[in-house]
Amino acid sequence: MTDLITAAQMRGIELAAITSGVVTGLELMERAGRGVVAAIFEEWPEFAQSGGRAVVLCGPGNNGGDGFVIARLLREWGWEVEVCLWGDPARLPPDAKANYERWCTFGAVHPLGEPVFEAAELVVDALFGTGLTRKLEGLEKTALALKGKSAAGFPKVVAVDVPSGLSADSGRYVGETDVDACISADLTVSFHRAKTGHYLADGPAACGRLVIEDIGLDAFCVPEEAVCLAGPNVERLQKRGDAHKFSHGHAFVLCGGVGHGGAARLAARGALRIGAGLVTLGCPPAAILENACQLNAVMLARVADGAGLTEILEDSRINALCVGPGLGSRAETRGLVRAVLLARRASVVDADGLSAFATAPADLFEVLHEACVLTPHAGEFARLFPDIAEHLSAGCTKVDAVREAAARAGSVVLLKGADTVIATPEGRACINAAAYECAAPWLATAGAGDVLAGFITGLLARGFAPYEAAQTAAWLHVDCARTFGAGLISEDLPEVLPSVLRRLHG
Ligand SMILES: NC(=O)C1=CN([C@@H]2O[C@H](COP(=O)(O)OP(=O)(O)OC[C@H]3O[C@@H](n4cnc5c(N)ncnc54)[C@H](O)[C@@H]3O)[C@@H](O)[C@H]2O)[C@@H](O)CC1
Ligand SMILES: [K+]
Repeated sequence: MTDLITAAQMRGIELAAITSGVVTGLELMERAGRGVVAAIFEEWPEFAQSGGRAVVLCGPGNNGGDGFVIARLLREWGWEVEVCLWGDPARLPPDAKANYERWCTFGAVHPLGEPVFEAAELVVDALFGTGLTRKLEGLEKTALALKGKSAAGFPKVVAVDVPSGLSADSGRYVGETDVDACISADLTVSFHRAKTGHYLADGPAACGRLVIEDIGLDAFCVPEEAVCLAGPNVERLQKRGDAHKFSHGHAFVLCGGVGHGGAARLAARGALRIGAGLVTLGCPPAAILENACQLNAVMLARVADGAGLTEILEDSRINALCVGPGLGSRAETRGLVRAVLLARRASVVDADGLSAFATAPADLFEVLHEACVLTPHAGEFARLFPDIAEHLSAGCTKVDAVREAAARAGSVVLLKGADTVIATPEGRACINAAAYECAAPWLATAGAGDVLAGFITGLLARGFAPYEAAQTAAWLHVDCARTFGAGLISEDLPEVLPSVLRRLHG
């Protein structure tokens, strides 16, 4: 599983390496610069053969130091290189200053903003990296100059560590920096491990492509509280040859009233396809006929109200519940959610099941327990956790926000998005990023969230722990969308799952 770290964790790892005496800061900077040049040539092999003209923009910290190394190495490869510096060379930190002075023996350093090559093939953004702490001002001119690409797509823009202006932690532009004034890269080259900001919020769009270069820090371990990229538990997804339907659990999905059953039917279909042994849809008596007309393998049960549900749940074989998709804002909704949660089974609370508590979130938290998964989208999240949503808008990372929400709820929380974040009350967290080579733009379609809720419920029925179920389901959900591709609608997601599972199981 790929670990992601924060800027502070990266500084800790770097410091541990330097104080151990195995490597100097100067050597790490050299490796970083070398890594960037190698990644550039890997991305555009023609650059290694022909040389060209490059502009390297260096900032006032060690990110700028990497820039001076890159300038020197490109020059060694026969490139004509112009270097610009933002700030006062006398105030550069020691390693950056050493590389600045080394570069000065080869060429000039222009103040940023001075005219440089009109037609460069390559621009290296080494202005700010993990040390950016406040809103960037004055970058506008530089960034705007970079926006004008030729018809052939030049100059290619390479960001060192992170595109300047973007927070390496939150993936958002620091201090409400004007997005249009920031640098968007074609390629971002970072070091040791990807940072959370490369995968959250605006990170993927700003980074272009992301390459992580090894700079020899593997002996200095990743901190325990590192976040990882979500991945499926492939082994647990397999079904044993001697199993029968009851060994894969019984999922129960609650359904809305007449004419509102689509969402719950999608969830039920998802739960069945992902391998729950049995799936039952519980609907109000008036909606039985509608649902009976549309379901075959999914069974049906009448659920008039919370009391009726409690009675059904006396059957202890029902081991996973899904409440919320299409449930509507009926007066009984809260009662149904309470009945589900008081049954103390593994449960997914989604959509209307969450919104029903918008005016009294504490009533929901009171009955939630550790076998639950909440699956809000951003709006539902803000209704349940208004103060945490405010922190999020103020620049807190989505990972920290979801961790805080999970701790408050005492349940796993999955906050949806192209950068879905899943966290446990104890602080484990992962990001399921539909970004870079895993981008899934067709997943933004009505009902996709209902299928996700169903996938999680099905895995809970199969005995997956809540965090593992959420992570595996979120990953499969994106992979189904990518496998289907253009034209995807929600109904396709469960239907494409078998081919995804077959591929996973090789
Ligand atoms: N951590 C590591 O292990 C390594 C770090 N390296 C490089 O070092 C970078 C981090 O270096 P630094 O910590 O010096 O940070 P940066 O180089 O990102 O920037 C820090 C400087 O920018 C100033 N600054 C911050 N926000 C500003 C703003 N809005 N406007 C104007 N000035 C602002 C700070 O006062 C400081 O002078 C990494 O991104 C990476 O490129 C590499 O050399 C290799 C190893
Ligand atoms: K940068």
